[in-house]
Amino acid sequence: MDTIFLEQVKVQTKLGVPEWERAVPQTVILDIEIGYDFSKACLSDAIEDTIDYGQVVARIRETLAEHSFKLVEALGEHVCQLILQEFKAQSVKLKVSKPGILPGLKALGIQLSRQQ
Ligand SMILES: Nc1nc2c(c(=O)[nH]1)N=C([C@H](O)[C@@H](O)CO)CN2
Repeated sequence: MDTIFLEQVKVQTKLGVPEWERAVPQTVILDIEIGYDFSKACLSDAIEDTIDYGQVVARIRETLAEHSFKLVEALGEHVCQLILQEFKAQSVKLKVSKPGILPGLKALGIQLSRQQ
């Protein structure tokens, strides 16, 4: 399948199990792989025939600024469903990293894989 990749996308959101952690936004990092057949766009050279990756990043930043999540898993599902439903992607692979949470670790997080 054709894919669009977005690496190390920094976003701000309220996230964490304890209430104090959700009091202020923190940075999470997303690595996203979007499955979509862009064979039409390869021939037409038209943005309408593919997924505009700039719009994807803007919508993710917008929705994560508006929402609050306890679990990184729930945040990840929310982002996957947004990409599948709003952008009609065929599939999404998503890695969500929370940097600097535990001592001795660079980052931790989850990976999800979802399809239509
Ligand atoms: N599987 C998970 N475990 C934990 C999460 C999570 O989102 N998924 N979150 C926390 C806390 O928010 C922690 O990161 C900071 O207090 C703990 N475990």
